[in-house]
Amino acid sequence: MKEYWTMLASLMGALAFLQGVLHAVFPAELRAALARLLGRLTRAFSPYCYFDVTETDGMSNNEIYDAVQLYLSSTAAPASGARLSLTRPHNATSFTFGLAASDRVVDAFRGAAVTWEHVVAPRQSPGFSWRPLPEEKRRFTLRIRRGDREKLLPAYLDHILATAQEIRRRSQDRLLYTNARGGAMDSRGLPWDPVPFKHPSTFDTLAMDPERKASIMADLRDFAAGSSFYERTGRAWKRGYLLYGPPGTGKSSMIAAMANFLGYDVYDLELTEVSSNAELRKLLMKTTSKSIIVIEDIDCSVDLTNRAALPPAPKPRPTLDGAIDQDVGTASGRSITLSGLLNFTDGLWSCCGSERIFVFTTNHIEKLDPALLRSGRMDMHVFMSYCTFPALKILLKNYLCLEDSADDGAEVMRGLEEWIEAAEITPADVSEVLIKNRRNGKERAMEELLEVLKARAEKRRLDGGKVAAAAAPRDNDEEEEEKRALESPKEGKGPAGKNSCGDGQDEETDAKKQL
Ligand SMILES: Nc1ncnc2c1ncn2[C@@H]1O[C@H](COP(=O)(O)OP(=O)(O)OP(=O)(O)O)[C@@H](O)[C@H]1O
Ligand SMILES: [Mg+2]
Repeated sequence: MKEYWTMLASLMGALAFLQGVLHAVFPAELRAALARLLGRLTRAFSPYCYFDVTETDGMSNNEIYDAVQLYLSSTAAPASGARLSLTRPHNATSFTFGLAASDRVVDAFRGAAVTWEHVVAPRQSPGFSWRPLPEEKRRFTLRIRRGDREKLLPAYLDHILATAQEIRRRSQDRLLYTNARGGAMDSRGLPWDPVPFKHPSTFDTLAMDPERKASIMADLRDFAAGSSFYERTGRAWKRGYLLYGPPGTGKSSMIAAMANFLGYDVYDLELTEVSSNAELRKLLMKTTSKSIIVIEDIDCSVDLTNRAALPPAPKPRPTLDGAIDQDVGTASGRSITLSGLLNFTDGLWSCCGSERIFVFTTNHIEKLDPALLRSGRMDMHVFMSYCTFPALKILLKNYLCLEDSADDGAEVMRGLEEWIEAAEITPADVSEVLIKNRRNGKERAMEELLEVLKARAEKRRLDGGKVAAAAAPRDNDEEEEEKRALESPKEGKGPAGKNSCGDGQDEETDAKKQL
């Protein structure tokens, strides 16, 4: 075997020498023809096979060339000394590295090594063309062992195309879509308005217990990588999260962190702008996969109460997909109902498109209809709690750059640990105190925070457990009231479906009665 390789090497050397001699003696055309012939001979004896991916495919750009370029820029290891070209595509948030002319990279797939070479040659006699052609011809040449051919092709190319698509998506700006135009479509027939989504919240900056955070991240990771799982089990590739907890505990921040973590776009569905279940379906059908569909303050968004004012409704009947139709009895069905919403998340309509996450948020889980909470509807219920000590440490790190291991203010730190639970303070309030005091030095800011915690805990103690418990929701209600007044100034806009949070308690009772 060794002799074979030595012979092959000598043959190659001789051929190269012959090529040099020919170069000196023969005209260019003849030389080119001979070079092609020699190339063919060399390849016939080679243990490798070669595949060219040219930059253009006839008149149009070759999609595979672009994909290979993107793929190699991020995954394969350039040979030492390789030159990389640096680009930033339009509307992209990050740079990409490309392989410069004549450089090679090595990659591996299913245990087989492959080599890519970027070949750039001057274009000869361009001839006639309808459009200006680049002065150079570029191509990637893939070299794989003959024996690996079956194993690698076409799976390796599929893998490259999929990876490149994912890289392209991740390097683009995230988009936040809103349906603030009501049901009206834009000139392209889309009901959603996109704006660039640049929310800085990430799972690193999110203050919550590390174990719970890790379990949510693992769940999201499994979901994103679960294509074959969902296919095998016959489930729609979607997941529902219900985030609940007092205002200012990080529900919206968690949604932004999820979007940044997965690289998904966000559809912020304003239910108060949707006038019927049919419109809701249209909106759903116009969402893309790899997205998070958010309904904030769900307890304020779906109005079930109007049914109470209507004549006694017939019994709820199961719909095609098993959801209970609670639409019955609403005024001519021209409104958003719980059943419409459940179909949207859970029923047949939820399967339009794939890889989508639904997130509902509420400050009052107890006000939610049990139909929305039953198992299988929302896969994960996440309680966003008042600030705990582990969460506080994350906030101290974010705002004061205070590392976990630091000795700064060890005494104050112990005090914070002691008082944080008793103070029942939200991460938003802690953040406020830290922002206000961030110029006064770490220790001063922590001392100030400790004072606030003690004062709050003391107030709660004086109010007495019962009064404090009663007061807390009222505070929340007031905050919500304010928020709603700001968000939806169009009061009395319509019957069901329009935001009518004003009297949450009564609505809840009415809704439950009706069910
Ligand atoms: N868990 C948290 N981690 C980090 N920052 C937080 C957290 N909770 C709140 N904050 C800070 O408080 C601000 C308000 O938080 P956020 O809007 O996420 O709360 P929310 O739970 O959605 O409140 P609401 O119920 O009123 O919508 C955020 O901009 C963020 O700076
Ligand atoms: Mg919020």
